[in-house]
Amino acid sequence: MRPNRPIYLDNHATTPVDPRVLAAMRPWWEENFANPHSVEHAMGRAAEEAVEQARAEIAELIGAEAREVVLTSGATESNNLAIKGAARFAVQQGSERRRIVTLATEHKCVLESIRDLAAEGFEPAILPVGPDGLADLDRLRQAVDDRTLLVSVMAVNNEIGVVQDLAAIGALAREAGALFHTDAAQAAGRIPLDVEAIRADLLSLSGHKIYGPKGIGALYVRRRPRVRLAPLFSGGGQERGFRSGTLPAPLVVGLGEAARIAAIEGMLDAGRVSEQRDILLRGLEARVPGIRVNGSRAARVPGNLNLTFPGPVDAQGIMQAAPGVCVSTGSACSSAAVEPSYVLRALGIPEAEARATLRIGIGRFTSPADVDRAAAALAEGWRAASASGAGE
Ligand SMILES: Cc1ncc(COP(=O)(O)O)c(C=O)c1O
Ligand code: FES
Repeated sequence: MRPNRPIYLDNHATTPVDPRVLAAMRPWWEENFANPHSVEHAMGRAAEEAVEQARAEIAELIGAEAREVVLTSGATESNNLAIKGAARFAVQQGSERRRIVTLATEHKCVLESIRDLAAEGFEPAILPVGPDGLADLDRLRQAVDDRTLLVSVMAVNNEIGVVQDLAAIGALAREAGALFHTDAAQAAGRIPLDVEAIRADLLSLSGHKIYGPKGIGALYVRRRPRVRLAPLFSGGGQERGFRSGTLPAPLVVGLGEAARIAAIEGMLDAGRVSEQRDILLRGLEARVPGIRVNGSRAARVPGNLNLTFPGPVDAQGIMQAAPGVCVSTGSACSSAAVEPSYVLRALGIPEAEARATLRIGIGRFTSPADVDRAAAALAEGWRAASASGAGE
């Protein structure tokens, strides 16, 4: 092993592509590059078959039928299509329901989709979470009524890793006659997911969070009872009219292979990953007295740690002092922002503490040596950053 290889502990931002996924994709770049919609010739039909095989693997991972899977460019698009598509279709059908209920800790693409819909006459209800990051089910039950069109609650949070009680939320949405969407980008392959058990009508997935390729994702759209959506794009009407555009066959094949592996090995990974997470945490607790884990410890995805270091200290300073460890202060898309994480603020964490917080994501390819070295390096980084003064 090369001694200076960086230790990658940012598996919530993205995961490496599994070598088996890369191998599965390769022939669809190099040998058969045909358009999977070109069913008039043999190469096109072979590509179409590979796409349909992949669709079946994706469906299998979440307990769905293949024809309920719509392929997209990723979870951002899936979330936009689910939320805007469901809202706009309902209005076209003359529905009076206008309220869309979600949580303050959702991913930006969910929150911004819902905020965008406010301009179209919809009523966002963005509910707070408890100090543990979990939804308050009584509060949710009160907010979801016969005027509610859609409830969108993520399965696993991308910063604090907490797992929401999807079965309870799905049940209360259905009771009120509202649709239930869940952003499962961080959940797939990490916790068991079954669209029947959680009564999801819509569920979003992303390839690059499950050791698959970047730029591909999927949206589960329930058929019984049938859920209908207004498409986001105009075009050739691919994906049963839900999503126009040529399917990128190699990426779809990669997502299928990633889903196949996740269905078989996800729970195996989970055991190993949570053991390594515990070792990392113990190693840090021994070296950094007063370090704190944010978010529920019990309802938490394996591999996630969200840690506030005792201050005054700046998380940026810790990362600079520990350049061999790849971690982050929060979501990749907001890490350039000056503002501290809105997810941590929603948990009631004061700004100074939010600024002293790191997100860690352990993954399938993290080794026991990685976590030992990371604990030592981050503790050393914290000491160095504390000594040089916080926030400078
Ligand atoms: C919870 C969650 N939702 C949505 C996304 C966006 O996914 P994608 O990068 O596939 O658009 C991410 C990843 O950043 C995420 O963590
Ligand atoms: S939260 Fe993952 S990139 Fe934005």
